[in-house]
Amino acid sequence: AQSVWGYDSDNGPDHWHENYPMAKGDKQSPIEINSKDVQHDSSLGPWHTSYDPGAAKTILNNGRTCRVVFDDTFDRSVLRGGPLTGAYRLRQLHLHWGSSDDHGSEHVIDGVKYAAELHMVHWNPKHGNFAGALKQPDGVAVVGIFLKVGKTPKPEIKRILQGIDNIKTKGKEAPFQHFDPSILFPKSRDYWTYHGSFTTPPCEECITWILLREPIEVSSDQMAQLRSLSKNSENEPMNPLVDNWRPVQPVKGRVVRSSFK
Ligand SMILES: N/C(=N\S(N)(=O)=O)N1CCCC1
Ligand SMILES: [Zn+2]
Repeated sequence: AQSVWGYDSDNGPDHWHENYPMAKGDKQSPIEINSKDVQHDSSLGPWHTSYDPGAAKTILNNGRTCRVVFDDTFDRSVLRGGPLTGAYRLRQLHLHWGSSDDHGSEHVIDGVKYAAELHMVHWNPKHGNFAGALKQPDGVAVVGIFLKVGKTPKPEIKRILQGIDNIKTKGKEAPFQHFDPSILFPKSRDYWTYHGSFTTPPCEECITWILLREPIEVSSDQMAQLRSLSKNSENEPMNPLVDNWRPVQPVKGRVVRSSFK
């Protein structure tokens, strides 16, 4: 149906507010981060994860991204510390990427767009369930990792790309088990944090963003593999799943804090 949101000219980010009014809110994501406006906050401690590899379940192509889902029925894989109070449960991870290596990330850092951006979505169990957490300003925490095309790709990213081979078309889902996503983290734990929203409709403003300063490296071939996913199902023409990123949104006076100087 045409009304379903997407990233094309007739249903893309400029149209989302027509069906999802929150998309025009004052705390939308992504944003551009300008280092000159960032405030170092010495009270921002380190963030920590404790992920159970056994919580990983499946990898899915939903026609808009590729997503790995985890068992979040109890505190099995959690994120804590940094700007957060309490333990947030890992629910899923997914990516946003471009049609070429020079763009694709959602957040932009001092004018730099990375080839892709990986999001690890966690929710605060004090709000009962994920749906309840979406209605709260402290409901969700997303760790964002930038993917940069380089000559020494991070070997661990291969695991995600192997999974991608089994979900080439929309609606395909495959087992994806025994996976600890913390292997994807860069060396440095430095991060920026600010309050924002989901970058897809309904764009609820329930997210504490934790964006890692150090990108991880991927190869151009690995990016090409990501772009070989199709937006369409297997009995429809191949339509490359690319440019599934939302443009930066107004900062509206929000302050981005950093854990580093
Ligand atoms: N937009 C989203 N995450 S994101 N791109 O804001 O991290 N999600 C929508 C449903 C669950 C995650
Ligand atoms: Zn995302």
